[in-house]
Amino acid sequence: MLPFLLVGANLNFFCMAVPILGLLILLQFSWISASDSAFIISKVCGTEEVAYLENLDGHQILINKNRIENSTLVCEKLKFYFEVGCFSCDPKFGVWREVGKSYCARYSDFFLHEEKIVNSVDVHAKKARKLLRELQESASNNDCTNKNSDSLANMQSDDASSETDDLPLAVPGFLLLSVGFLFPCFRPRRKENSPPSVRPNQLLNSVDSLSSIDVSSSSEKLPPATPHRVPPSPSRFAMSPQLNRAGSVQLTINQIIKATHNFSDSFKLGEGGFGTVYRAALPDGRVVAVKRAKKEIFQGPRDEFNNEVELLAKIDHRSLVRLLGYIDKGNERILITEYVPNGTLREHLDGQLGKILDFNQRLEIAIEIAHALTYLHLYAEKTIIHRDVKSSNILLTESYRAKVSDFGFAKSGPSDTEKTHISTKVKGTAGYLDPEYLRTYQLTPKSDVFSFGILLLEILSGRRPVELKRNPDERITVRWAFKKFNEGNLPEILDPLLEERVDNELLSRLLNVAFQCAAPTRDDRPTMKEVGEKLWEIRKQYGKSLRRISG
Ligand SMILES: Nc1ncnc2c1ncn2[C@@H]1O[C@H](COP(=O)(O)OP(=O)(O)OP(=O)(O)O)[C@@H](O)[C@H]1O
Repeated sequence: MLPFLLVGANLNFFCMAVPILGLLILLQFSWISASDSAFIISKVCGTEEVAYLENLDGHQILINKNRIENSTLVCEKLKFYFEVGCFSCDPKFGVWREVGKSYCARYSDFFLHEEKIVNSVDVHAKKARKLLRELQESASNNDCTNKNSDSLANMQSDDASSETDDLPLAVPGFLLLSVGFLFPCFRPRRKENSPPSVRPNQLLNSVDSLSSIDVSSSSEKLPPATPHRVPPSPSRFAMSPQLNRAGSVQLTINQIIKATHNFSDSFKLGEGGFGTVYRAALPDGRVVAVKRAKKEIFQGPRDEFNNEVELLAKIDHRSLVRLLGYIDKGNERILITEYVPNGTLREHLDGQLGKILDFNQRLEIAIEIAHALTYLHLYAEKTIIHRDVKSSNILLTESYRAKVSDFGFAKSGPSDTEKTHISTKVKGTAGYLDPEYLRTYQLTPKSDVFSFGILLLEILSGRRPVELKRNPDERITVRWAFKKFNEGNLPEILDPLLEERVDNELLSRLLNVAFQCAAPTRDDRPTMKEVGEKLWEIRKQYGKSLRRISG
């Protein structure tokens, strides 16, 4: 009876017969229905279906068919949906705005001036919306066709100014999730010789290989399952035995200034969400990396800095960038870490640094990352979830060993052994973000597993998680690869820059691992330890095949 039934049992039929229709329903289709007793209006925003229901008993807002008692939460969500443009091309935009105004009196000003506010959301969020529209448009023509073409034009002109697809975004989480749900219909066709890996309806993905994001906004949904850990004070770090470990450095700010020639551009290694990274030569001849927080970070909460210091201080693994010291004084927050001289994995995949990584190197790098993450999940003092596993956070040594860096978003796992997850704000990078975490705010080590799956596909194909300049059906790498996989076109998935031929069975095993990791539900993903073991087995097989060829 209720149109909620639209998204339901018959999804498979949609998948087989009219997939685009399925997409429309999941993404943007909005409907309105009225009966004698009830007025209902509903809209799907990301994975959340928000419905306004008015009947003789009064009115209520339902999210995913559940009545939410907490009106503050409901209103914040509604406001959030507006802010990120979910309703912006809905024919019932005005009705939704009225709902917002009358239901959420405290935000009546917001809904009154919604257009204005939406337009003043920072440029990053605008780009995020455009990205979403672009991707939506690539999947289907929806009720926003005209608007979308405008957006697309804008998007393309934005793109022109930036040759890479790496837009610096602060993207609201549900946008990314929306894209994850662009493709609800993945169903692997069983192939001979390919071990069953992904169950029907399992493979989703999220979007672009963008910069790290912090999706905090008003959408913080659940109270933390564990009490918030108070970031330790810097003085506690200073006493941390780990920071006094072999190789650590104790530098004053003046020494840092001297070593970086007053943070000279010629010593700059790169720039990220946290700040700028410099190369610095110490008086004892050692070269280190100096990560200097930018002003916004410095003036903002100390979380990211404290987080990174606290977690880095605890870890010691050859495939994880080592913290050597830090400064938190006056106007400066600086991390001093091991210097990793050979650029990022993404730069290598792009061929920016000359030599193209061969297959063996890629396999080794994947294994090293898997081991580093296993260490974080299982063997560090406490479970640590990295939350920002991506190719630009993998640094390479001169001998092409991988080192996982950037612990700004890392988080300790649940301290209570009974708990499987922690409930927390969504942070990470679009394209690598675990859709289940985005939906539920529940973070587990399996979120890193998801990101690793996307990264493994990137390593094999050379493609970023999302490549907007490609044809619509190729833009989402995991979707494109999965289709090719099902069609049996495995070699087409492989990076064309790779010169060697790779055995189909080997490639199939690797792709299986990647798809398993990228399963939409965490229970269907292997642990990082299992992933490491599988990759190790594959490497053994690869070694044997090489020996056969050379022998
Ligand atoms: N320890 C290091 N050794 C050598 N180069 C480094 C080191 N750490 C960072 N870099 C360089 O600095 C760049 C910026 O690093 P940073 O970790 O701050 O940001 P990011 O991961 O690229 O972006 P985001 O913070 O948005 O995730 C890296 O891409 C890399 O080129």
